Amino acid sequence: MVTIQETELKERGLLAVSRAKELGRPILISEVHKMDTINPLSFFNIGKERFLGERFFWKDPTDEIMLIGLGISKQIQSDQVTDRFFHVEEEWQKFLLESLIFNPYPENGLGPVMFGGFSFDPNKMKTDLWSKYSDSLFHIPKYLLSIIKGQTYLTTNIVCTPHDNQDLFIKVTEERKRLFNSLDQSYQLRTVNLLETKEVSPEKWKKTVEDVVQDLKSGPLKKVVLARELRLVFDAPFEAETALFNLFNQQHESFIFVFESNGDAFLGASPERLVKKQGNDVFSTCLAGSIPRGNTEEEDKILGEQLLNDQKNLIEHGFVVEMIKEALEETCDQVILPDKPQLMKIRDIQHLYTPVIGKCQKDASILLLVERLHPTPALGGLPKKEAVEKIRELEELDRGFYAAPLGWVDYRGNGEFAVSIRSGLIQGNEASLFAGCGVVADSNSESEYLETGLKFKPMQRALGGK
Ligand SMILES: C=C(O[C@H]1C=CC=C(C(=O)O)[C@@H]1O)C(=O)O
Ligand SMILES: [Mg+2]
Repeated sequence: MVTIQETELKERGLLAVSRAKELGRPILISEVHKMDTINPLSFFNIGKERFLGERFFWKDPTDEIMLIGLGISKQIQSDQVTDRFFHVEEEWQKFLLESLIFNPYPENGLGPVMFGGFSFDPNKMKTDLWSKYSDSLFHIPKYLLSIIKGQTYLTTNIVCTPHDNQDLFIKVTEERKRLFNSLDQSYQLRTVNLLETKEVSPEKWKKTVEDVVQDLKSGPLKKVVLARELRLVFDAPFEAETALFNLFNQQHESFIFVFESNGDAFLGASPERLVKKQGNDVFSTCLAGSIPRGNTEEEDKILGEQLLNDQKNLIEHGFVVEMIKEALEETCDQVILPDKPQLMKIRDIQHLYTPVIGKCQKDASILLLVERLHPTPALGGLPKKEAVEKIRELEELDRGFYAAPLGWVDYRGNGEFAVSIRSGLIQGNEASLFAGCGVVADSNSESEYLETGLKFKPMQRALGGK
């Protein structure tokens, strides 16, 4: 049973309205309640009727934090190219200014939280594929379910204007009641059939890899990550709930995310953290270098050993370590990392993995860290600027939000961003899936092609393919 003291919101609401009147502008009121356990997928699903296209879902690999947002109380969006991270930070701080926050709990991910992300490269010409996503796009939800270390909380965010009165809060409490009443209804996932899987220009893609290898051999470029696309066609609209249910059950050891915008849904299961910030503690991940999983335990171990000792993959990985270490040293007093990579094994693939931790300076916001880090050479290349230019020039794909920072920030400045790989964009009856690989001077186009094939698998499986 879920009980929320409703007179409370009405009383607090009137306080907020009088503050809005005083200031002559809208202000946010946010309140947090502790709840009994709620299934995160059910909460996402009940938003379907009222909040379709305005939902998000986030889960980290360890299940420490799950965030499910319904509705939009405020949107921060822009196609601005210069200072886009700073611009979002500024709007976020402006939105929080003078807000009334009723949150007695110390946990991260409660109260006002913005969720969203950035496109990979705002200088790349946008195609229709990503028309529903601005280059910077964040949502502060109306209702946020936060499951933090197994405890469940609900945040209600309301933006009230000087013209509002008690009616607004009566409406919200009724809407909230209706939402929770529908939680008990069982939810049927719709079955949809995959009609066709189209590979977008695989031969041309391999040729581009070969051309880039030639470039890399003559320098100064050291690494360029090249991505390709699969286009799936279904016999009916593929619902985000079904894809989420599958990802949640099939790829539980990854970050699971869904970010809806205007009817489209960007979602995926990424193994790669870009950055997490908790107070002054900063965590990042170097993930690059790949090999398949074995069919038996023995074969899997042999493949893992092979990866740990493979020169091409160690070089590919080393560039990422070098850059992340440097980027964090600009904002952190201490940066600690092991001197050798270890293995990260996920369902379809194993990677070279180096965790990095640091203590950042007081004034470093998580978005500043994102700016310094994005794109790491696991997604862009090295040197950063030249590699991104190469991708802009040669890649036929509109990456949109693929391979870019996606995550959340709370009002206390804590948050986490993953790199949105192993992902796809669902648009009604169709979906685009994306996968890329680190091309270095030693790369072979056929093996890079096969490696991207492995990286499509989690999304293909979640969407009912192989
Ligand atoms: C760019 C992707 O993966 C990156 C992350 C891990 C391993 C990678 C690799 O070995 O090439 C990639 O750098 C992707 O999955 O689309
Ligand atoms: Mg690779």
